Amino acid sequence: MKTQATKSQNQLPLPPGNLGLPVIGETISFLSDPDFATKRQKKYGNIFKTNLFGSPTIMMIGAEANRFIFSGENQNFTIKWPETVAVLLGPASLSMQTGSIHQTRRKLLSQAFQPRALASYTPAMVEITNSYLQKWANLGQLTWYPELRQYTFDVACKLLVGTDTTNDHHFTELFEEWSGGLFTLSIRLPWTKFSKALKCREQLLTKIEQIILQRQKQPSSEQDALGLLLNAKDEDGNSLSIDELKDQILTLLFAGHETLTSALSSFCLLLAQKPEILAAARKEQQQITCTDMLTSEHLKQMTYLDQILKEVLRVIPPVGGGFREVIQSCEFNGYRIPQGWSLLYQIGKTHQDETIYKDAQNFDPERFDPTRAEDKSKPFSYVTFGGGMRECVGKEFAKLEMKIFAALLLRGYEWELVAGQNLDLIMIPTSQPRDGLKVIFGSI
Ligand code: HEM
Repeated sequence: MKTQATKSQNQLPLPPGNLGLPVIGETISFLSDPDFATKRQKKYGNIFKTNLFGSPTIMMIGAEANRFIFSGENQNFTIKWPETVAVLLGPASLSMQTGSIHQTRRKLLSQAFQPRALASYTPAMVEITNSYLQKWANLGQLTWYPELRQYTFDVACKLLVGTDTTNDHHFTELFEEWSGGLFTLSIRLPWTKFSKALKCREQLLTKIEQIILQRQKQPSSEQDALGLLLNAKDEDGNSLSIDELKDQILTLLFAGHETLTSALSSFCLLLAQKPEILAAARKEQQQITCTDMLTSEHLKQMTYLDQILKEVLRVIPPVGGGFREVIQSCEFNGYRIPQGWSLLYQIGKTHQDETIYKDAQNFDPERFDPTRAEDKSKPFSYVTFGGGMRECVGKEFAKLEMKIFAALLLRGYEWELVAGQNLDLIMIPTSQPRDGLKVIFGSI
């Protein structure tokens, strides 16, 4: 039966598209052209072939393609990031692990993002957020993106590994240069972004090792991500190796701040451009009395804010898509998906599907009102956090931090975009405004 299926699959055509130049394929256009997928979707439809980072790759767009990929995990597909990403994250990162090790580590780390853990993070998130908002109000005018990066990094360090990095700008700068090498060509010459990022990885691992040793010397009762990893035992009953601990923490600190910086800056940008939505968001805040500290109970009442945040992540998803490798040939919509090729599912383009989202280009939080709930019309049409067994493990942490930030910002501050800046988005590794989002900022 299986041979027959394979035979008939072999007769199917490959998806349309262009493999580009030898070796580098279409990688340069992919990295430099924000409309790479749009142009090819127009020409070829929702599935097309290309060649990225040295691998023939099939790009797939839409809810059905997402369902096909997420449900075939470990059977037809496995995780495979471009080589530069894989090397910089490290082999023992959750994002790189597969099979049963991936499952056990994921289960372990998920504990750091359970509702009880999240509730315990709220007071510290509120405190750090308030202190940054106050700092920005004192500055009056600022380039927000780098400030947001320092803020999200402080939150991640404090809550995931129990370390205070308030004045450690070097740590964030290392991460910034490291992430600049993530989606590049794997060329190890001293001046390439990849080589520079590799050097940063070494320095980051040294810093992370110090954090781990410090915690081992002074154990704390904290059940944060580091605490969970330190107490965990592997399949043979041994503690996790120091190399694994370092890779896991590097991934969490990276994923825990880079994506959030992008999400928060998109929120600030889109609300500054939509005064009527900003006004409605403030109105909701005014209706929620909060004399003391913001708590989970207050946050639950902010349902319009939930819709806004969801819409921000639909319109400008921080992560563009996810890579897989085909481990068993299969078929999709009449096309052959050959073993050994890469697959790339597309988040941003899925969110522009006009059959799901009315006026998809338009920023419209009402589309997530329970009476419309456009994303519910088809599973996997909203995939900001991916899906299936590799869905973002930090999703609830991200949503909580976004909500606390947005609520406190709306309640006490106003901001205005500085004229004349370039607001075009750089899309890789995460979406961000080209000039870093310059704003005039103050208390209300
Ligand atoms: C708005 C913020 C965030 C967005 C948009 C986002 C998006 C994503 C996406 C799309 C994936 C799946 C990639 C794939 O299919 O291969 C993913 C995976 C992951 N995310 Fe997030 N993420 C966010 C925040 C976070 C946070 C705060 C953390 C940790 C504190 C985190 C940790 C991870 C990890 C470890 C994985 C890999 C999971 C696995 O392979 O099992 N993310 N994220």
